Amino acid sequence: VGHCWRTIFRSCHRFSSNFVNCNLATQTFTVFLISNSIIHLALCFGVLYLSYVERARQHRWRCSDVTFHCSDGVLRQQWIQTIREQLTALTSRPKHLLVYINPYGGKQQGECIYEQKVAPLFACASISTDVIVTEHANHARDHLKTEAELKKYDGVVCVGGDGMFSEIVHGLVSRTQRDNGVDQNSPEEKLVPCSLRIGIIPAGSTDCICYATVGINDPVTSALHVIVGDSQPMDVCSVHHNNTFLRYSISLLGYGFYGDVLADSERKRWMGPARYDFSGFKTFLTHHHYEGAVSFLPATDILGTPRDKTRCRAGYVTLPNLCFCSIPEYEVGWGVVRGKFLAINAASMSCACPRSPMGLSPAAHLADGTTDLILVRKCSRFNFLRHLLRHTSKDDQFDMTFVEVHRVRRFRFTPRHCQNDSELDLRENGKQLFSQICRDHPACSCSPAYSSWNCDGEILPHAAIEVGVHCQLIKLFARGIEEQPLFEDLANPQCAL
Ligand SMILES: CCCCCCCCCCCCC/C=C/[C@@H](O)[C@H](CO)NC(=O)CCCCCCCCCCCCCCC
Ligand SMILES: Nc1ncnc2c1ncn2[C@@H]1O[C@H](COP(=O)(O)OP(=O)(O)OP(=O)(O)O)[C@@H](O)[C@H]1O
Ligand SMILES: [Ca+2]
Repeated sequence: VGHCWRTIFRSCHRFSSNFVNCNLATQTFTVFLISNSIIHLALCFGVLYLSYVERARQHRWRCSDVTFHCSDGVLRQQWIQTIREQLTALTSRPKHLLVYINPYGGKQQGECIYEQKVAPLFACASISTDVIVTEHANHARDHLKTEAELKKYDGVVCVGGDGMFSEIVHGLVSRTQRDNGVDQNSPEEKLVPCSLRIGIIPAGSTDCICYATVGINDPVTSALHVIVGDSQPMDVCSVHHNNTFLRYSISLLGYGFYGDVLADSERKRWMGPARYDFSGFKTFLTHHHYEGAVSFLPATDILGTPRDKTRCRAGYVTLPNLCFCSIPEYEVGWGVVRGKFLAINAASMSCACPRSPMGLSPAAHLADGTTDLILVRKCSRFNFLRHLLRHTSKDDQFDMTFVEVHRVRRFRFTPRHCQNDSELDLRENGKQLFSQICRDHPACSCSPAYSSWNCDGEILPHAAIEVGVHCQLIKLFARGIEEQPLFEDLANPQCAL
C-alpha cells in the first residue's frame, strides 16, 4: 500500500494537489478534480492504467498515460469504483456523436486527420460515432435539416473549415426553428437556441471559429475539448433582405475588401489556402471603395467597448441576452453613417486566425449578443495598408482617423443607387456600366457600384441587408481561449483542467 501511495503522490503534481484526500488511519480516500482530466480507465493484471488530458504549450492539449500499481486488491477496487463513479457523474461528456467530414476542405486532409488523430481518441474515451463523409456541398446541412435522427446524439462534429462549420450551424439552427414553428424569414423573430453542441476538428483554410474559441488550430486539442464535454455558447447573426432570410453568420460579415477578396478567391480554389493571400494582394491593389449608408442600433446596456484592452477568455460568462430587440421598439436609438467605404465589417467574435492572431476585433466577445461594426472609410492605399498591417501586431487597428467601430445589436446596409427589388438587376447593369466606362478610360480610378457580402466565407446574393444578433444561439464543444500558463507552471496544481 505504501508503494501505491508513493506512486500516486509522485504523479499528483501532474493533475492537482487535490487529487487525493487520503486518511491513512481509516484508509478512506476521495478522488476529485482528477476525474475532469481522465478520459480512459483500464485494469489489467492488477495494474491500473489511466489516460488523461494534459496541457502543453500554446493552448495545445495532449493525451498522456499514467500507471498505478497496488498490491492490495480491496484498495484497488475502491480506487476503480471511485474513479468510475466520478466519471459517471460527469454528465456533460458526450457518448454518441454524429460526425461529418469534408474531404475537400483546406488541404484536403479531412479524412486522414479524422482517421489518424481523432477517431482513436474518441474510441479511447468510449464515444461511439456515426461518420458521414460528405459527397457534395450542403450535404451535411441538408442531412441535418431534414433526415438526421438528432435525438440519438449528444453532439455534432464537423471535420473541415469555417464553411463546413457554417453548414452544420445552418442545418441545426434551421431544424430547431422548424421543429419549434419559428419563421426564419421574419427578421424580428426570436430564434430558439439549439440543444446539441457542435465540435470543430480544424481541417480548412482559415479555421477562424476554431482558432478564436480554442486558441489553436490543432485536431487533437479540439478532439479532447469534445471528449471532456466543454461548452461554449456563441452568438449568431441572422441576415435578411426584404424580409427574406439569406444566411446566418458566426464570424465575419464583410462588404468591400473582404467581400471582394472572397469573390476573387472562389475562382482560385485550386490554389488551396494560399488563394486568400493571392486575392488579398490583388484586391488591395485594386483599392475599390463603395458608397452607401449603414444604420445601426448601438448596444448601450453592456459592459465593454470594441476599444477595450480586455479579451474574451475562458471563464468569461455573459448572461444570455433575453431581449432580441424588435426593430420598431428600438427605432429611436439608431445611428446612421453615410459615405464611401473600403470595408464594412461586422465581427461577432474576434475572428482571430493564424493570419491575424488578435483578429479583426480583438475585444469582441463570443457570446454577448453583440457584433462589432467596423467602418473603414475611403483612404489612401498607404493608410489602408497601415490599417491591415496592424491586424498582424498588437497595435490598435481602430486608432486611425478613417476607421470607426461600434458595438451593435442590429444593423442595416443600403448601397447607394439601391432601389428595392431591382437591386440585383442594377448590380448586373452596374457591373456592365462600370466595365464599359473602364474600358473607355483604362486609367480611371472609379469603383463599381456594388461589392458583395462575405458571410463566413460565402457570397451573399444581395448588397442591401439587415442583420440582427441572436445571443448564445448555439453551443460549441470548447471553453474559450484559456489564459496561457507559463510552461514551467504546466505541472502546477493550478493547471488541472
Ligand atoms: C499586409 C498583411 C496584412 C494582413 C492582414 C490580414 C488580416 C486578416 C484578417 C482575417 C480575418 C478572417 C476572418 C474570417 C473569415 C472567415 O469567416 C472566412 C471563411 O473561412 N474566411 C475568409 O473570408 C478569408 C478571408 C481572408 C482574408 C485574407 C486577407 C489577406 C490580405 C492580404 C493583403 C495583402 C496586402 C499586401 C500589400 C503589400
Ligand atoms: N464533399 C464536398 N464536395 C465539395 N464541397 C464540399 C463538400 N463538403 C463540403 N463542401 C463545401 O466546401 C466548402 C469549403 O469547405 P471548408 O470550410 O471545410 O474548407 P475551406 O473553405 O478550405 O476552409 P475555410 O472555410 O476555413 O476557409 C464548404 O462551404 C462546404 O459547403
Ligand atoms: Ca459577440
